[in-house]
Amino acid sequence: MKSDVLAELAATLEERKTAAADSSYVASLHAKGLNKILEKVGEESIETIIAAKDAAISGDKSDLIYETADLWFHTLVMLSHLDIGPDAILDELARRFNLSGLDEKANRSN
Ligand SMILES: N=c1c2ncn([C@@H]3O[C@H](COP(=O)(O)OP(=O)(O)OP(=O)(O)O)[C@@H](O)[C@H]3O)c2ncn1[C@@H]1O[C@H](COP(=O)(O)O)[C@@H](O)[C@H]1O
Repeated sequence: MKSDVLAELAATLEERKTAAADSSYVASLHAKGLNKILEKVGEESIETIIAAKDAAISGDKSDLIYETADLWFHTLVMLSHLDIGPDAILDELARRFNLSGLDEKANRSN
């Protein structure tokens, strides 16, 4: 299941927090600290925006998918650096979805 990828990636990111900085890309980001990780999130955000503009013009979505994966990955590293796992974000999205689901049900019954 695709949600397993997220759980397994999150577990790997946790392991990298205590790994040697020269042994992996993620370990090197943790060693450089939060500012470096935030710099990468910023870079990947801009690259994603440019890719979305290009996709809208060309119709080719492959770069946008690639850049969005880079952005999601670096936000997961950011969260992991601050001891937050992806479940916290999924729980918040579920909470909002359930709230909007209740709104929709209420609208349908009116
Ligand atoms: N999903 C990813 C992933 N996505 C992107 N990247 C890296 O993110 C970087 C983004 O590209 P850039 O060109 O911006 O980066 P760069 O020029 O290498 O980096 P800077 O010098 O600019 O910081 C590249 O080095 C990619 O290899 C990733 N690196 C690792 N993972 C996952 O994280 C796990 C742990 O990785 P390691 O820590 O490398 O073992 C791996 O098993 C993968 O599943």
